[in-house]
Amino acid sequence: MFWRVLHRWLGLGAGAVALVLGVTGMILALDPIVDAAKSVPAPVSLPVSTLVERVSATIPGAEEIRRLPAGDVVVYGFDGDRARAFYVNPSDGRVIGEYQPSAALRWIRNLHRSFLLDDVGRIAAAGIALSMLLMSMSGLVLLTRRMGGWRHLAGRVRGSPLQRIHVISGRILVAALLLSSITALYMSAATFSLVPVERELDPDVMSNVQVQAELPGHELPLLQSLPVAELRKLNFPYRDDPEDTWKVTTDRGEGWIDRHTGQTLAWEDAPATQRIHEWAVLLHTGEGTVVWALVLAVLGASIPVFWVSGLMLWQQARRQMPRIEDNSALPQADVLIFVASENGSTWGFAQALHRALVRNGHRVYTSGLEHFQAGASTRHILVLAATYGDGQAPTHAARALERIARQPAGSAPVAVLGFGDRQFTAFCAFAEALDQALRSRGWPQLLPLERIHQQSVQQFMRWGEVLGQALNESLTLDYVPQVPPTASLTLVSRQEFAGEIGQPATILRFTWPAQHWLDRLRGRGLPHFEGGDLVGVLPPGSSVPRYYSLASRYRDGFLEICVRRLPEGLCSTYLHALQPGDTIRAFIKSNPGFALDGSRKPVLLVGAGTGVAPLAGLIRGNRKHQPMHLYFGMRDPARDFYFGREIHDWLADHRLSTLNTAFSRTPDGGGYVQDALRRDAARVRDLVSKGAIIRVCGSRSMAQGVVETLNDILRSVSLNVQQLKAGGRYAEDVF
Ligand SMILES: Cc1cc2nc3c(=O)[nH]c(=O)nc-3n(C[C@H](O)[C@H](O)[C@H](O)COP(=O)(O)O)c2cc1C
Repeated sequence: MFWRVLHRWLGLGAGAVALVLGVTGMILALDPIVDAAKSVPAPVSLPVSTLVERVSATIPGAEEIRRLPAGDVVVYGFDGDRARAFYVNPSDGRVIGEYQPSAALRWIRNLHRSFLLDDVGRIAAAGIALSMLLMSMSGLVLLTRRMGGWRHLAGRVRGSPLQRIHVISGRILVAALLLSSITALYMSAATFSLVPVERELDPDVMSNVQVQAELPGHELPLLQSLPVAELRKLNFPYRDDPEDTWKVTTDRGEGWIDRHTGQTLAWEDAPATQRIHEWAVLLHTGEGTVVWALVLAVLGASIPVFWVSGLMLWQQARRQMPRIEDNSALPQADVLIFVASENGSTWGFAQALHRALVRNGHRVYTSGLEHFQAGASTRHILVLAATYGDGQAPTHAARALERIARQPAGSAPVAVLGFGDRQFTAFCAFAEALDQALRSRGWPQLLPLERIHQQSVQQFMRWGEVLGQALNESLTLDYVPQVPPTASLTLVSRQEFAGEIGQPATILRFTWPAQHWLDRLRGRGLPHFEGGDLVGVLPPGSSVPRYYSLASRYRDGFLEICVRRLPEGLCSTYLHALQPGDTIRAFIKSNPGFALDGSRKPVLLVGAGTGVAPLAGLIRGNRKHQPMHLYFGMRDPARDFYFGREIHDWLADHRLSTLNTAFSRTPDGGGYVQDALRRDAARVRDLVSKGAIIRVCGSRSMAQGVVETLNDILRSVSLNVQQLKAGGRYAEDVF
């Protein structure tokens, strides 16, 4: 507990510092943009000599001319004995106004560089830059794990708008931290002379005092050949020192000019170390390049966005996490339940289990898996664990396996219940790893590992019965899925199909009311969805949602599903009775394993019956004309050619490359979709060998048939569906 609290406060402290650096950095990055907008730059080819002539006429006491990164010309000089600086219009040498860097900006710059603490602050800032570098590197590793590997790091982000904002700003943040921390470290090292920047000594030169007359600035050959665009600084010679020289600093180096003869006495090219330092400053501050300054402003803005969205997500997750009532203290509890969950649904199952056990008279302690341990009174331990990434643990339980490995085994038997999704190759892999770790450590097993697919309530109930038998009691789990906030959808049109005998089908198209972006951000409206995601529909009088695959994307402006009316189907009967103008309550459930990764690889889509709906969603969204080949099995084109009209339109506009159909109930119809694949074996093999991605949707038996057919087809090229799944190239949506 102590370490957790310490970590949280340290994290918040570091976050607050990063927030200060991000916000001040963003303001500082905007400064060059504002400067560039206001600046009166010199004409590109104006020679420095002409500028000197104009300035000498308007400001007789001029001592130094500087060209600021934004292109403005500033002249420093004495007015009587008062040092002053003026903006000068290079076209005529006239004074535009006094040059006074903003005090507020200076304060912000000091806050950003040294927390207003001079050298101590600068050392602290260097330390923070170092820790930011480490944070960005570890952040990159965490982000990679969360996204399921390097391959997916830049992939499309899914989830609610807030989740997407958080992940996208996190990506930008990692890039921002890497860049600004490396450049800041270099600049700190230069400040403390740990790396050389400038030449140590100026050359020992002086003007020739033998020559009496003094050349005016505009007659000096070096200045005549130098355009103002290359000038950084020009120092006039001291009036009272005849040996003093002109000194000119340009992008390329520094030169010293005799004030009497006009001869260039010495020229020193800028050392490489100075150029590196200038690059570091440019990359860090954006000074002088408007585009880069804009990029830096966006990078800086990512810090507050990441922070605030993270905070809002944390609040949302806390609100969604069910309260565990009657939670006994660990030492007194006879049953312990440990939970590993990323998005909270596993906690809902744990809550139902907890309630049922308490009803049966047990004293139950439920907690996160990171607290795994047994107490003095423990008789049974139940572990409910979801899997994420590519077979990884949910974030809070990332170290659970290590914890189990460190503890001696107890005598209480343990049962592990995995939650996952068969679309992932590593189906319930974390639960498997837990079960394995517990057994190899020597914990007795209460029940063999059970894996629950897509939060199936039926599977959970069945597991509850088996658990009851193991505990020798009757256990009834009354689990009601926690339904996310629903949105109202209005039916706008329907397309009827005869479908199977007695099971007509309809394609329903809904719209949603205009949504305020703030509501969407708070997760109140209908979230963003892609073809292949699911919509959960709540029929009146039922708290259990039914899921339908989506045949459209949020960006299409409508939500479309294909519904077959099942004989006793509560929800399908309800949906079939809807008329245009009627509304339903619904929510979106993302289906990340089914989405395409945005590559240009060819796609094989295999579907049967209403299973074509999510495939239609993928084709509809194929604006980039990725090669897509559809194998569509149906009974009879006169009855169930769902999306037939649209499919032909998509072929015409090349969203769909080819269509292969199989009709199982018409004479010479070509049989099932597997038969269509077999007839096309050579092409299928060729496409898969070229890296094609495969998506299959339909009944379980059809999906099984497709697996067997593809395995036969691919045998000669030593490939199989299992390998394709492992490579993330094969996914099913099965009902
Ligand atoms: C981004 C993401 C990655 C997932 N990765 C896997 C996986 O590798 N293996 C698996 O079996 N399930 C995977 N799932 C499915 C979840 O484990 C499953 O939906 C689980 O019920 C979620 O539980 P929770 O809401 O408690 O976090 C993934 C889900 C998401 C959203």
